[in-house]
Amino acid sequence: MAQNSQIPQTQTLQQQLLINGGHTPESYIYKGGYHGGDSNNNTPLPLAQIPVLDLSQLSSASVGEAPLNHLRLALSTWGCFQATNHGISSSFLEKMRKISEQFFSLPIEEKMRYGREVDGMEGYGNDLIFSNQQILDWSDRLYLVTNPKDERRLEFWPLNPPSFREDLHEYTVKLMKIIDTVLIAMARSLNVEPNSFTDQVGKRPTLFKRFNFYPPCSTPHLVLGLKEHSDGTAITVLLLDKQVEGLELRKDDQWYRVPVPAVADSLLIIIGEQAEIMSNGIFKSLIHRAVTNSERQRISVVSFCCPEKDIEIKPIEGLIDEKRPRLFRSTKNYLQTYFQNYQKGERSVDGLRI
Ligand SMILES: O=C(O)CCC(=O)C(=O)O
Ligand SMILES: [Fe+2]
Repeated sequence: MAQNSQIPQTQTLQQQLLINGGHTPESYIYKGGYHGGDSNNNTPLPLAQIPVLDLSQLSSASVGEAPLNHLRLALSTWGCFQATNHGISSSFLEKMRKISEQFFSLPIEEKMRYGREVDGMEGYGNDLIFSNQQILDWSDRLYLVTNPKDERRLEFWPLNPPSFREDLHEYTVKLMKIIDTVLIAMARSLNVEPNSFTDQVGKRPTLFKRFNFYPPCSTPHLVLGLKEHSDGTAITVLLLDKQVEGLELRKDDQWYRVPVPAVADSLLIIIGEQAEIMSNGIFKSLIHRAVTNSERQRISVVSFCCPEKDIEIKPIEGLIDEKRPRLFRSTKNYLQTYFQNYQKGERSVDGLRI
């Protein structure tokens, strides 16, 4: 694997900042700034008016047409929605934010006990570096497989704070239920068999957890916390920082800021590239990025639901007809190439278009 000319493969941003006296290291800089293509660099972006949907309503067997229509509209225009009444208490969400912050506040030596391996994704640290040209993201992260339970690699699961493992387990169990509910509602909203998405996701989907930590940056306009991307998932569940903004999303070629705090302890549910394929392009995978600021650190807790890697992912039969021909080829093991494409600024889903 090639190394970026300035940064050793597993050096974290935090370590880089220590070495560099807090100055922005070269490898993170977008020449000309990341707003390169935007016309108005100085005006703040508009706030996103993301649709808000009540998940308890969507999960009811007798759900009416109106909520399903709202869901379909949200996912085919925005590619995301804010889920309220999802069954996770606000105190539990607060606990997840708290333990994330406690972990990232540990001394670097302690976090490095869970450091990722040179060629590995899982664990604490930076993202993999695939080439000398790669512009690095202004973030360190903790990346863990949390489902299926027998695929967990506990050596990467922090023992500090002491409740971390138990809380993460509990969060995973709760999320798996939410994801199931959303996938079934997605199918109903399209008038296809309720199990159309869950069948392709499989009985043992992988749930990856990514705890993102974005330290303040003295030159926020020159770096990105996370580069522009859509997720390689079926769907993603995002728990945002309660106080610090930083997520931006694109809709119809316009970028928007995602406001915080989120409405009524909602979780942001995002369509990933694999659900775009399954829906034959009706649902749009959300293009988004994270920006930083010069004053405050920011944390997000992201849950990525990915189909079993041996299941064939393809447009649902009932969504293909003469008016809407099949838009994507079938695929498997999506993540095999996803991360490399991400780092090159390419979208895997685009390579599967017919
Ligand atoms: O930090 C955020 O708000 C976005 C995180 C994200 O997009 C990701 O981890 O894929
Ligand atoms: Fe993302």
